[in-house]
Amino acid sequence: MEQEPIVLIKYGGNAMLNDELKSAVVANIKKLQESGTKVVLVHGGGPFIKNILKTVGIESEFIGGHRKTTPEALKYIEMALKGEVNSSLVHLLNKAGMRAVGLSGKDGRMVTAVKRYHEVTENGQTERFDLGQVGDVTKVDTRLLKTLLSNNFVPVVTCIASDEAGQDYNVNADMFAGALAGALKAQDYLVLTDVDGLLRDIEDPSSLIQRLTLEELPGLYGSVIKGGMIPKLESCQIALEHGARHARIINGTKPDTIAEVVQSDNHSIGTEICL
Ligand SMILES: Nc1ncnc2c1ncn2[C@@H]1O[C@H](COP(=O)(O)OP(=O)(O)O)[C@@H](O)[C@H]1O
Ligand SMILES: CC(=O)N[C@@H](CCC(=O)OP(=O)(O)O)C(=O)O
Repeated sequence: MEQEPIVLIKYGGNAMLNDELKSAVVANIKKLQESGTKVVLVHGGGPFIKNILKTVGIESEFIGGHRKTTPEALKYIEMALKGEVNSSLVHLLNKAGMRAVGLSGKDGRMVTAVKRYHEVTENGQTERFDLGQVGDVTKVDTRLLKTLLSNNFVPVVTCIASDEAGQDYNVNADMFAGALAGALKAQDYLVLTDVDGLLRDIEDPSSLIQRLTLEELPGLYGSVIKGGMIPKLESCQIALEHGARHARIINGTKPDTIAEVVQSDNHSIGTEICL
């Protein structure tokens, strides 16, 4: 089992907006599984969270790429992620003949988090913003995932985790996935989104950046790397620094990209982030 490569796929809510998109991702996962690759699927579900919060009349805002989360909002966020998104992915993977197991970071105390604060430093002064029940991953126990993988189950994990005292947190799904990819020493960490990768100019799809080193990242935050791309790049850094071999941001709305990247190592797909 230790010898078999692990591919960790982070599936973002924007790339799963219809069943056709989800089915293409599921077909790719099946291809990988059949070739002997172990697959862990980690997912978010931003648009689904937005819908449920709207339905129950809870307003939410993003600060530095993270959703400010009240304890009441967290209850609905967990409902959307586990009750809606996670169960629909498990359903589709099972329907395709795999054995999927739906989890969050709370199961088996797999992922431990601490409360996250958003800090902004200007002119040497640091201002701290309280994000409520938003967490950062501090520890990953991979035993449950490895047990499932060695028995050919496909773990489908969503981004809720608890602290040591049992308090629950909403963790940005990219950051959550990067921590898991690092802890599992994944051969490939693939971040699926709704664009082709990191674009130098967000208005110009032909301005794809094919390869970036970690050293180049700090100079790009704020100018090129904005909004939803911030936690994606941070998560690739976390994954690589903790032992993932390769990290890449790819378009999850294009069929066959996943299998092509993993199986033919096609370097022209997406943005590769390197140590
Ligand atoms: N330089 C950039 N290149 C590509 N996308 C960018 C860039 N900067 C910001 N973005 C935004 O990041 C979005 C992807 O992040 P996000 O909406 O959080 O997606 P997901 O739900 O897939 O996690 C893109 O749709 C795009 O609007
Ligand atoms: C703290 C925080 O921001 N959590 C995210 C978790 C879901 C997520 O990240 O979903 P995507 O992968 O679809 O963006 C949120 O509440 O939206």
